[in-house]
Amino acid sequence: MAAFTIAVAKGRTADQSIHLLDSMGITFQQLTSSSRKLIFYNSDETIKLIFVKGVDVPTYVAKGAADIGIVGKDNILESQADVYEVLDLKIGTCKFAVAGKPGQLLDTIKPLTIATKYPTIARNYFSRKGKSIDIVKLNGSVELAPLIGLADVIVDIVETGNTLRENGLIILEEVEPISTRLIVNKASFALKSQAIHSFIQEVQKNLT
Ligand SMILES: Nc1ncnc2c1ncn2[C@@H]1O[C@H](COP(=O)(O)OP(=O)(O)OP(=O)(O)O)[C@@H](O)[C@H]1O
Ligand SMILES: O=P(O)(O)OC[C@H]1O[C@H](OP(=O)(O)OP(=O)(O)O)[C@H](O)[C@@H]1O
Repeated sequence: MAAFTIAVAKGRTADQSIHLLDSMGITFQQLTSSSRKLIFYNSDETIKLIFVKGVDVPTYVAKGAADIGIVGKDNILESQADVYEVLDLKIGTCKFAVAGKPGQLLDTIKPLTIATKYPTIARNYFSRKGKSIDIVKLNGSVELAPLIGLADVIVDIVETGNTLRENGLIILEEVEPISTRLIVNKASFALKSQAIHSFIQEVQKNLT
């Protein structure tokens, strides 16, 4: 039986996550970022890897279906999962921002309508500022919303800034920096302490 299970987010950070494990000498046969297979074992079968959507990684870890997760801070914050966040892997770096049309004022509109894929993060940010908001939950192409009057502003991930630029939008406020993190199930952290701590130490050694 594997000593522990690790859930790795599919999507744009998968290659870098797999590369990090590779650099630690942990390889999984047939695992590539485009794999359709979902469960993998390393060569001595001490580690089981499951390959899941980023948005689901915190759920697998919080519920103990996986002991460790490799996933974006955006998904951790949005899920509000009760897990330990132990390392910043410094990959998938981007940020959350409030964005909108140039000159858009945030303080004059009440309530401010916000389009986002991340309703919890948006709600928490504006509630810390004591601002009343309405959320329009979207699943993609969020930048369209202020352009066609569906929302006043968006709360979304900005990486290169190209999507904002190409749609004539600008950052109005920065919310917080985002990157890929290592998370651990709370019970596993105690019960599988030795295996998990030595894995964390190995990851730490291989961070660039
Ligand atoms: N430009 C970016 N847009 C979105 N996420 C980014 C970006 N740059 C880095 N990231 C990080 O990459 C992670 C995975 O992004 P990706 O878009 O593949 O996942 P996703 O949001 O689950 O995609 P989808 O919902 O389209 O399947 C995000 O959780 C985030 O932490
Ligand atoms: O600053 P940039 O480098 O342009 O990256 C930011 C964009 O990338 C993400 O969208 P994604 O590509 O996941 O597509 P989506 O609209 O389907 O969510 C994010 O939601 C922004 O739209």
